[in-house]
Amino acid sequence: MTIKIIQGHNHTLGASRINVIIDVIRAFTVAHYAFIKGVQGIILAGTLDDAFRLKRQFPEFILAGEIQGLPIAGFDLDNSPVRLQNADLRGKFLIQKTTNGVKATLNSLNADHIFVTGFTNARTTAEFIKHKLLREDTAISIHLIASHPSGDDDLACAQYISGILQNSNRISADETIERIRKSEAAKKFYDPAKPDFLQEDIGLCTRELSSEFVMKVNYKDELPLIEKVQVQELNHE
Ligand SMILES: O=C(O)[C@H](CS(=O)(=O)O)OP(=O)(O)O
Ligand SMILES: [Mg+2]
Repeated sequence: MTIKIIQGHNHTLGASRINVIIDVIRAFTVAHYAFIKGVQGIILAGTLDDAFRLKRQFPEFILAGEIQGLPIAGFDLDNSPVRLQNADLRGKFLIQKTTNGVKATLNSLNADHIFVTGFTNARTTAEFIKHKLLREDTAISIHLIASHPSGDDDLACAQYISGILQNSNRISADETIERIRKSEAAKKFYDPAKPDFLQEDIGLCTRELSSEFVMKVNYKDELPLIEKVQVQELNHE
């Protein structure tokens, strides 16, 4: 097994068997809570124009995301996992447009298996890869893509996942949480001069949840779509 950690969202990667794109603050934490709240799928939009074009094509889909962390005029949801809790998302599809996580994913589609995760689902995702995919192929290549170009939140989570994959416990969950809280990306959430950023978001981003699914990127009508896949189902792929 070869594990390579890449930081940023503008990369060009060679082919690999597995890509895991990590966005703790906040895109894939939002995605995880959205699936828990009953979302059916999340289509990824690389630009604002793409997002609005998709909305015209699928008017019933929900626009979610941010620019510079802030809500986007004309969008239904921003990028806050706390504010997401008030939305009724059962059976719905989201169109997600964010700065780091979504962009990094759209630049990481050259793999047989593509997963996205925040910290909330990191252990489930890593355990799934270890027990279901590594078992079949020991010479496997894995890219762990920490989507924030410089923040330590996604990098810490990538190292946490890497440790689980290699049974090394290189970094504990508590250390990972500590690094997420102290990361550059988290700073504005603790700044009283920036009330748009809720400190409680970081609370939700640093909670390990025991969900029985991973978030896997597939395609819907040639559009990259994150789907919730029960851990047992992937066993049969
Ligand atoms: O909204 C977020 O948390 C970030 C934007 S920024 O880095 O805080 O400006 O987007 P994401 O794609 O979720 O990292
Ligand atoms: Mg981020």
